[in-house]
Amino acid sequence: MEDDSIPVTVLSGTLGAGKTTVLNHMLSETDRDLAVLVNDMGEVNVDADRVAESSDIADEDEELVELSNGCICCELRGDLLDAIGELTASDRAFDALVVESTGVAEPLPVAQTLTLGFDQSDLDPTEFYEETGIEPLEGCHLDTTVTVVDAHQFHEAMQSDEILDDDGTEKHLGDLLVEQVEFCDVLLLNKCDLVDEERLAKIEETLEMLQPRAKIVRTEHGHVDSEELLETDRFDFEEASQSAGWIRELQQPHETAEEEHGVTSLVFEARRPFHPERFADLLDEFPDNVVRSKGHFWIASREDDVITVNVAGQSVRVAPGGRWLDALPAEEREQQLEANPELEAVWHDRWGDRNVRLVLIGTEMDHDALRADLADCLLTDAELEEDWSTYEDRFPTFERPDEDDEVPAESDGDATAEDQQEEIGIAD
Ligand SMILES: Nc1nc2c(ncn2[C@@H]2O[C@H](COP(=O)(O)OP(=O)(O)OP(=O)(O)O)[C@@H](O)[C@H]2O)c(=O)[nH]1
Repeated sequence: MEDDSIPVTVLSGTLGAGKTTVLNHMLSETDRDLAVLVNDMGEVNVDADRVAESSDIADEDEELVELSNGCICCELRGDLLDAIGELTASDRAFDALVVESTGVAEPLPVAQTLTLGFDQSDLDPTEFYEETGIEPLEGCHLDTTVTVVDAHQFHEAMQSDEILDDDGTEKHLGDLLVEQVEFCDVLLLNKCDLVDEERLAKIEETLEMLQPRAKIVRTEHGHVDSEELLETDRFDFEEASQSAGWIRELQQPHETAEEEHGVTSLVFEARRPFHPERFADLLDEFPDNVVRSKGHFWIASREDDVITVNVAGQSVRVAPGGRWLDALPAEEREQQLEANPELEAVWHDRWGDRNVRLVLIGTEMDHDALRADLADCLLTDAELEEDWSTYEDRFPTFERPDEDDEVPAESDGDATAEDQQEEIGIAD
């Protein structure tokens, strides 16, 4: 990184978590000259006088940039880069930039925009530049992503049915909270004044399990040492994308020891399919103490398809995960096996690579009971010999590539797995 490249800190966090409070505290406390870019759907509460005081920029209108007609994780991605480009292109003297996202913004697309937009990424930028018409910026880099968590509302938010609208995209509050926690470098556990020590320790344990890489800092009224958030050099796109706790648990399956406050994870694996009705029933009634689950599964009614599951709080979503290699034309299967020789070792004589693999993270989970509930959803020995096509399958139907198109569904350009991700209230 060039020495004079300006470090950018992005603040995320659900509505009312305390982002603005943190930002105002930073402005009053830091010796650095900060520029601030606020993406707010409503009124901007950042104290413009404080921005002016903390910055050498003469015109206070210009060091506090507001983007208020949309969200920087969606349609304002280009505006975000334009605004930063204008700030950095001028002679204004500031040595760090703080971007405050809206309470509904997902940090990953914001970080992706900034990383690609700052021309510092190993990611393939072609599609991004074509789609946005954006020229990469020089002179700044994404340095730290921060998620502010409201300790007082944490458990309620995880259990909440509340649906948020982010420019037409609906999201569960718990789902958004998990995304914000799973993608960040620093977690500010704010509003600690409203929560007792026992509860704080439990929330911290949950946050550590969801996001082992982030530094957790407890705060009251946003009082944090700004140096924890500015020019920390903590951000790394690949690391941040791979740092969620569920990824670690799936990669190194192990039963976690009971933590002091009951936060544990378990990995469930099987080499036979779920019965589509029984597994749909279980997802309908998924236990509340499972705060996070990810993985893939095989259902008896769909021989060819991998389906992925994504549970965050009260949100349960399924999406297409491509095809089992065993269901691919022979030539392509051989190519894939050559490229992934480790699959040979787990190849099943009858089922090929078909399998079930789920990670569950939660508080006070009864592992034996959960394993038994999941095992009850698998086909019995007798059912394995039945005609599976007669089973009722309430899972969503996913668009598939043409039969002679040999590309797995998950990499199909017309219907990506993400586009097809469906929230399931299967019983409805
Ligand atoms: N008790 C308590 N209240 C806090 C704390 N931090 C912030 N608040 C209050 O919580 C409310 C929301 O804080 P903001 O800083 O506006 O939260 P925000 O995340 O910027 O909110 P949005 O911009 O609406 O997403 C305000 O009334 C703050 O005064 C804290 O640590 N303890």
